Amino acid sequence: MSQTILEVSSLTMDFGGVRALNNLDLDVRKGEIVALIGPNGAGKTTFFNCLTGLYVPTKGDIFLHRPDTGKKISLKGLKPNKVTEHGLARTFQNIRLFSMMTVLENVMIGRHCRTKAFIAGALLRTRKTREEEERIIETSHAILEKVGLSRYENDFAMNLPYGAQRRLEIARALATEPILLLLDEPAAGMNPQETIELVSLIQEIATDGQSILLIEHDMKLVMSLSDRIFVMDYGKKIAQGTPSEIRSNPAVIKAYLGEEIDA
Ligand SMILES: Nc1ncnc2c1ncn2[C@@H]1O[C@H](COP(=O)(O)OP(=O)(O)OP(=O)(O)O)[C@@H](O)[C@H]1O
Repeated sequence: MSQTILEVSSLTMDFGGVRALNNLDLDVRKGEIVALIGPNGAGKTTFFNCLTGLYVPTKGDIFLHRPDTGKKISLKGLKPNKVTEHGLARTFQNIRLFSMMTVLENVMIGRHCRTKAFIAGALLRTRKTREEEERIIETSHAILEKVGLSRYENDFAMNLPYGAQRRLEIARALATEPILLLLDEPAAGMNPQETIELVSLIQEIATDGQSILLIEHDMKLVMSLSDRIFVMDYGKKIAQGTPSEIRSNPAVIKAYLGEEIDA
């Protein structure tokens, strides 16, 4: 079995009297595509927000095991930029791009967290800074090519078709070289053709060994992409397993009233 890279235990998040996450355990292994599903309000986005430093969980632990250094890093309570530096990158349910910047610039921004260009160097335009900038541009071109957005490189992000904006968010997250890529409802608002293209993009990214944790309501997508699925309801984990195990799990069928898991 491959190595665990994300280990979450007993994660709990209270908002006043609302317990949005209740003792949640979850793990992701290297190279896996794992889906987190559950009815509206189950706590999925809250879970992502705890992982990425937007919320500080009330209780529990979040550890990232870095396969390159062998280090175990506690992410709990770290600021979002630190979490990204350690190797977690995400996209959002509602697209958050720099709309007045070009497609290429949006990816370059993601890239900057992996480079050493200091402000003084940037101001003085030293040779080292210029070389680094060229490397950033080169890598950003390659990432855009991978996600099929090369032809839009010089367009403003806001002028992209909807499906392409979602791909750009993925490109920007990939630019940070994540150990784990978090996708929050990547297919939301997409038409069937865009969804098909998204599935092949995610598969392609995973083929390169990228570990992915995704939240998604589109059960067809979840069942066809995932190695394992975690199911939440009212902040609690109610099931985990392979797509076929989840499809026939009585607690899951009950939570979904038997409808949406027919995919
Ligand atoms: N900042 C907040 N303050 C107070 N309550 C919150 C906050 N964020 C989430 N909640 C509550 O926590 C619960 C879980 O919400 P969350 O958005 O995480 O669910 P979800 O599974 O992502 O839902 P959806 O599928 O609709 O996006 C809900 O009851 C929600 O109202």
